Amino acid sequence: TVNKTLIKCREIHLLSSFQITHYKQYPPNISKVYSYFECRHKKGGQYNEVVFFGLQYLLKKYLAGRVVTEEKIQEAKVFYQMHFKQSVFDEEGWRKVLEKYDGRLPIRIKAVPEGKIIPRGNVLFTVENTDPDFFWLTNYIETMLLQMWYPITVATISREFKKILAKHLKATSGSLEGLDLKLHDFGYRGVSSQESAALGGAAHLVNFCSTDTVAGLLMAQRYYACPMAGFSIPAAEHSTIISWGKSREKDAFECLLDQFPSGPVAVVSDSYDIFKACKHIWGDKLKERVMERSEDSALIIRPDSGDPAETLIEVIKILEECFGCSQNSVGYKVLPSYLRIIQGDGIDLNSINEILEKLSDEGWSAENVFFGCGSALLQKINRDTLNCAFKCSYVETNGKGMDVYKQPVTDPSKGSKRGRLCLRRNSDGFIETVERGAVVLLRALNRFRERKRIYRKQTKFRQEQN
Ligand SMILES: O=C1OCCC/C1=C\Nc1ccccc1
Repeated sequence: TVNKTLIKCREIHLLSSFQITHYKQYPPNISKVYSYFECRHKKGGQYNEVVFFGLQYLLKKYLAGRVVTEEKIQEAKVFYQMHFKQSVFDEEGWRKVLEKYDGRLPIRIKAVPEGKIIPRGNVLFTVENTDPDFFWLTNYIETMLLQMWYPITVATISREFKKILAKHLKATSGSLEGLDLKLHDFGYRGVSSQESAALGGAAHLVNFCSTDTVAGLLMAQRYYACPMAGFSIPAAEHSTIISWGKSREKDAFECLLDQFPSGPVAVVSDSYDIFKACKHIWGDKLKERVMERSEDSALIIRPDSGDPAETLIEVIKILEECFGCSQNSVGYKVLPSYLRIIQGDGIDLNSINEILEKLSDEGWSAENVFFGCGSALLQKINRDTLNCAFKCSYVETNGKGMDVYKQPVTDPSKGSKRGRLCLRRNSDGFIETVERGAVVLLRALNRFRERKRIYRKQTKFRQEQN
């Protein structure tokens, strides 16, 4: 089913215009361009580990299969004649892909497994042409492959949230139970496109299984063969509360309880006054209705305005007055199991830590709260957040290999790796990148050692025989 639903892309030229002209700029008799993708290391930067995610989607959607057709070549030829006002488009080059490979791209991409956590500054994938005629193809797909910055960055940010939540949940409850439901993706409406929602939404689901970004679930289903990668619950929005009118907020709340008697239900309660809503509606008029709900059918109250930490503390104190609380095994206070809070406003990596610090300072366990995160998770990021770069590190010209690199005197941190690259775990167990094709030497050395070992064994065996 995965293949049937894979929607092929129409264009072959998903690139920046100048790349069209690059085939004319490489040295004569070049036969291979070998490039790599990394999240460049930044001294004292944040996020010293990245989560690799998204490549399967981009490959299946844009690069796999017969992506070149005569029609697309004709279209591109006309398009670039108009765009450059001269004929620079490599019609012959593309026709050769069509004739020699039936439109499939002669490219080899080696990558780390998706979901893997890699320290910054390591090679994450390499790209090279497998046929000397198509040296220009490697960097032709650079632009599209560099867009890997987005799913990688979302998956990495989402994991940073998970580290913070794990720290506080462990410290204030003694367990990590329920961690993967603690951060809910609220970001669908705040991203720039359906595709970003799909990629970013799926990237969050690498770390959590709590989302409202349906596009991400579909991505996981269609490109990662995951039938249901995340969950949600019935929840109110302001329109379903205020449509009852200001004088009937209690009726609006009661409707949620009536309509969703079993399973958790989340009710945004700040339309007029979150504190009065908690004290006089949830804690008084509807108190019995709330208390009769079971642990797996909790009412989840959602504040949605004000300073997140201050509002949360004041709300949880009101709920303690009305419903009481208990102490957990590590001495932190927990609201009754039928009552929880979700904070979906103003959440980012800084505020979530601040909120959880303040809650634990006041003796409250992180078990009491869930978080929703929107643009800080899916949108408030860019390619520089993790310094994602795609650079050429090795070429073959006149049949000879050469390590290449950039080393700008004006910014050494923009220096690139050189030679063919290999990611490995060193003898101390740390992941590292072996540069300059040294891995080729390592392999030759290991092969030599292996042959020597076998030779010794055979000799010993023959001696024993005689
Ligand atoms: O309150 C909730 O409880 C948990 C389920 C989701 C939920 C709210 N969702 C949402 C989505 C997009 C923007 C804002 C909220």
